[in-house]
Amino acid sequence: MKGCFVTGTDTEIGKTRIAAGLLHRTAQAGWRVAGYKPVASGMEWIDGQWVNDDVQTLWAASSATVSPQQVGPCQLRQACAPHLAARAEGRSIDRAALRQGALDLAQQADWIVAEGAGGLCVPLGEDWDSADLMRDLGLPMVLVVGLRLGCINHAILTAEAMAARGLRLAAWVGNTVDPAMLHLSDNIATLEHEFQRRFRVPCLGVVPRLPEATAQAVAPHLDSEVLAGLWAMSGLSQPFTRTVS
Ligand SMILES: Nc1ncnc2c1ncn2[C@@H]1O[C@H](COP(=O)(O)OP(=O)(O)OP(=O)(O)O)[C@@H](O)[C@H]1O
Ligand SMILES: C[C@H](N)[C@H](N)CCCCCC(=O)O
Ligand SMILES: [Mg+2]
Repeated sequence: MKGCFVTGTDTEIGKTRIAAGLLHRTAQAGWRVAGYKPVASGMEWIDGQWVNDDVQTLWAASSATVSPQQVGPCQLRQACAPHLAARAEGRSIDRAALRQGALDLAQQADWIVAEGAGGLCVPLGEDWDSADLMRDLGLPMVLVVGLRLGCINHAILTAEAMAARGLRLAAWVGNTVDPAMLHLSDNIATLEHEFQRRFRVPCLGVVPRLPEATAQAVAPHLDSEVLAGLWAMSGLSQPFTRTVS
């Protein structure tokens, strides 16, 4: 299985937007890509069906021929911690099925971008959590840091927990959650310094607050060299020269 797994310093900090940007850039390079949201909580009734926004966004940014159900095999109604959303429906989350879902998707795509629910240690069952799922998939990790006060500590704690859980952190991305954050650029410089000093991990980009955070708008903010390193680390060789619009 080739791809990466996107996690974040918290929920609602831009993981889906960054994952979609990554899919878009990789599809532009000519690869067949697919998003994967193994566990999604929070659905809305739109045009006669229940949908999850993350699954729809990742599916729309996929260039491989895959279905929304393949992108989101476990979609839960309530917008809350996934194990509680599952409990509310009298279900449990099937760990083996999530791994199999990724393997099946990887048969149809050159590269997959998986996205967790919330942050690194969100429980998915009585005795396992999101970090276990990330281990099951074995993909290099991308950490999205939601740029707002408190994020330096959250970022370092998450990266330390990844190392403790045997996860390989490949890159981090700063996403501007609070554009009015005091000393925004100094905070970014501090994150760059700390990720380099403590973990030797590069910055894959800093995304500003955008009028519309579409995959197309996010994609140019990703650093080409670091992205090429991520592709190489995850098993993709040279990108195709053929471009897909
Ligand atoms: N750079 C940005 N500029 C403008 N809006 C953004 C940006 N990044 C994220 N947003 C908006 O912030 C909200 C949360 O982003 P997103 O859904 O990607 O978060 P998430 O981390 O994936 O959340 P979840 O934990 O629910 O999966 C969305 O409405 C999204 O459009
Ligand atoms: C509903 C929300 N947007 C996410 N899909 C799930 C976030 C779970 C967070 C759980 C927690 O850390 O307390
Ligand atoms: Mg999301």
